[in-house]
Amino acid sequence: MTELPDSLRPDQKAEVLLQALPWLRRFAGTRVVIKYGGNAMVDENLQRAFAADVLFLHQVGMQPVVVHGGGPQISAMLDRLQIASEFRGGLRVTTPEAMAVVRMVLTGQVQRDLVSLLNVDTAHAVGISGEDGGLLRAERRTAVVDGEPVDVGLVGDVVEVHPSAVEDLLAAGRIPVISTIAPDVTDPSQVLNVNADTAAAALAVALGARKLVVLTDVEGLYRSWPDRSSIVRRIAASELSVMLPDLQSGMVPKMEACLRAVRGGVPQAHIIDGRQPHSMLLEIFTDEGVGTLVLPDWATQSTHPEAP
Ligand SMILES: Nc1ncnc2c1ncn2[C@@H]1O[C@H](COP(=O)(O)OP(=O)(O)O)[C@@H](O)[C@H]1O
Ligand SMILES: CC(=O)N[C@@H](CCC(=O)OP(=O)(O)O)C(=O)O
Repeated sequence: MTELPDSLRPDQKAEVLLQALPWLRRFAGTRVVIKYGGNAMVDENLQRAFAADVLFLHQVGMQPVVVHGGGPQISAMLDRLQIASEFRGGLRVTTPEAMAVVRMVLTGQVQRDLVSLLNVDTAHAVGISGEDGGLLRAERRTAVVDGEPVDVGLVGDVVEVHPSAVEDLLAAGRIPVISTIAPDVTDPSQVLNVNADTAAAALAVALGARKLVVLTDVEGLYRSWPDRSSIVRRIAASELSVMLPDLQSGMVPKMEACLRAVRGGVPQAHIIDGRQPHSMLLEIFTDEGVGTLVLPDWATQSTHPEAP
């Protein structure tokens, strides 16, 4: 456990706790879907801080659901096996040979590591894949590059979520940890590679989540990437949909996911910096929040009774 720095006076330490109280009350009993990106997993101390945050949410009565990525880990394994891979429009071009590696790395490696990390001091975390209990069904999709559709092979978009397996785990007080492989809706013997941001959004909608929180390796969405002064703190869905065609690489599926979540009824979607230890706690339990907050259009009218 990290101690609060001595530079904080006792009243400041108390202030930290007091500021959290209304948020603890507001979010008790609610679901939060947390997308943990492969780029945010690279450092062991950060991984431990992430696990501590998830367990904190669980301990204070929230229902965290972790959806993990693993793009860099898949790329490393493909390199070791000397299988070429490339991304188009933020999506991996997935051959049948690459698909076997994606499935092995996501469900067999990244998910196992995450579940064992969460279960070092407790026994709450249970790993499942989109293949388990009929959780996800996907259909083949293309990427969009310069406005044109591009074939990316065995890549899917989620078209069905049957959340009963996750609901059962939540009802038993578990923390589901989900890898995003999904059977093809037209031929369930064929599995598809689903971008983890995309799957997290579909799950957040189906589970009635109060928030979708996406941890990545930048501070948030930049209006004119890579100009660091152009960070977007808060954006309405309609404004984001106008920006989408101009976004690049990994931000495309990420912001599409935030849009899909808020348009599907999730009240808030956040992009936060997974390189900053405990960014999730800061986002959820402090008045300022961190990163980029995406809101449905109605919630940006501060007069709306349910506006955050
Ligand atoms: N407008 C933008 N704002 C922020 N990041 C951007 C933007 N456009 C492209 N990026 C890139 O998107 C990356 C995040 O996507 P990705 O690498 O897929 O992350 P993750 O593994 O967390 O899913 C950033 O590291 C950055 O290089
Ligand atoms: C279709 C597609 O691109 N799938 C991703 C799945 C993993 C993922 O999304 O990982 P991150 O969240 O770490 O980027 C991939 O193969 O890399």
